[in-house]
Amino acid sequence: MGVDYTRLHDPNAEYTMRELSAETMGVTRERGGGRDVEITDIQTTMVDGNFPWTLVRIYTDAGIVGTGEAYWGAGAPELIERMAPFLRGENPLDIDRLTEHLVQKMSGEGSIGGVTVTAISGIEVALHDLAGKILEVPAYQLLGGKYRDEVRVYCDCHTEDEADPISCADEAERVVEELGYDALKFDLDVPSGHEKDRANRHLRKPEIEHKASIVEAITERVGSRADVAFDCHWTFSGGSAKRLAKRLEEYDVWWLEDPVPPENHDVQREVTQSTTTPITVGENVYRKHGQRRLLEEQAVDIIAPDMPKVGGMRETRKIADLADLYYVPVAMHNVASPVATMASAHVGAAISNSLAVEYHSYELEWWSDLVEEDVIEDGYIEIPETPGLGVTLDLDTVEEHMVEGEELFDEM
Ligand SMILES: O=C(O)[C@H](O)[C@@H](O)[C@H](O)[C@H](O)CO
Repeated sequence: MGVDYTRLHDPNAEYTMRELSAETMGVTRERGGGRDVEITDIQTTMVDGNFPWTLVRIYTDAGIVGTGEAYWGAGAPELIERMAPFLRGENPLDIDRLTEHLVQKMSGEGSIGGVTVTAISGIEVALHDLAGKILEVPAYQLLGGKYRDEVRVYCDCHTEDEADPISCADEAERVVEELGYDALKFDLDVPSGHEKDRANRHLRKPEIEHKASIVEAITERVGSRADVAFDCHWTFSGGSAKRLAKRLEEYDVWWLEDPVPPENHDVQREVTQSTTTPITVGENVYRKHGQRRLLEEQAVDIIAPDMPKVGGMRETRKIADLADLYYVPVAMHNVASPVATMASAHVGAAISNSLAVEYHSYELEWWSDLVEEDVIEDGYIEIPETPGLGVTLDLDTVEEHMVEGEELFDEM
């Protein structure tokens, strides 16, 4: 028998003055029309995909179940279990209040960032699925309606030899020709063989030239058929990032992502403003508060929130609205299963400034088997018109690929 996380003591959560439960707020009026629904239970199952995805299910007394997903990694299942008592008995239609309720309740445990926000995000996505099913509308409708029927997807690509420009260009061509994508991303923080020290963030001239040769090989090969972005995973110093971005200005780079570490927005702003190469940042900052300075100080050209990590679907919508004040497009970072990928696509449909949603699992042949519906086709996600997210978990596939020691959700 493991720890019962619902019983962890937290004086902050118990005595907090700002209390947003239905009971304290006096949200008790009958709504009618099948909308008087109560949450009865929340469960998670972790699936061993190319990342360990946390799938979330919220059960109700109406027999309707909502499915969501939190960004991958350890800790989210425990935190979701921890938060379940704050949700039981609540009406799942109050998505905004319930999310704010959890943020407030978990503030002592750290709800401004990290896995607490990720866990809340997974619940928030499941609430959208649930609310859509209760109201019999697709989730995008809850976010304000549609700008587009289909959302563009970009494919994160890998090769056997990521440091070899020809191998990268061959793979880019294969993904465009055989898999039908017209938008790609490759890693640029690959060792070139010219490094003297892998820790100090400094790029030597031959390293920059090696990166330029990868960018040149790929963009020359597929540039007329696809947009290509390049990811640096928070690796370089401000000075090195500036030199790299300047060197890449002559190529048709869709964007250069995370060239510097995510914490210091002053450095980020300087890098972005020093170059015409578009700079994208965002997957490592949490909630709208985390993204605010990046936008207000024009430290990004494109913002890349990860929906099931940053706070969920409404939070991503709010970030997109903030971005739009600065005319900044949104390219949603995404390494999720089909559940959160589809949820991100609903957000992409509902915001004006959607550029694309990432797909990070093209090497995992059972990714699409996890749900009954088709999700990505020819590099696009068509937004379903069925209630909620419009994806149905294939529980046999979930069971087959569960992380060892995990239990499958209850059917109903
Ligand atoms: O932009 C991306 O696709 C990401 O940076 C991934 O490459 C990371 O590996 C992942 O997000 C780590 O969790």
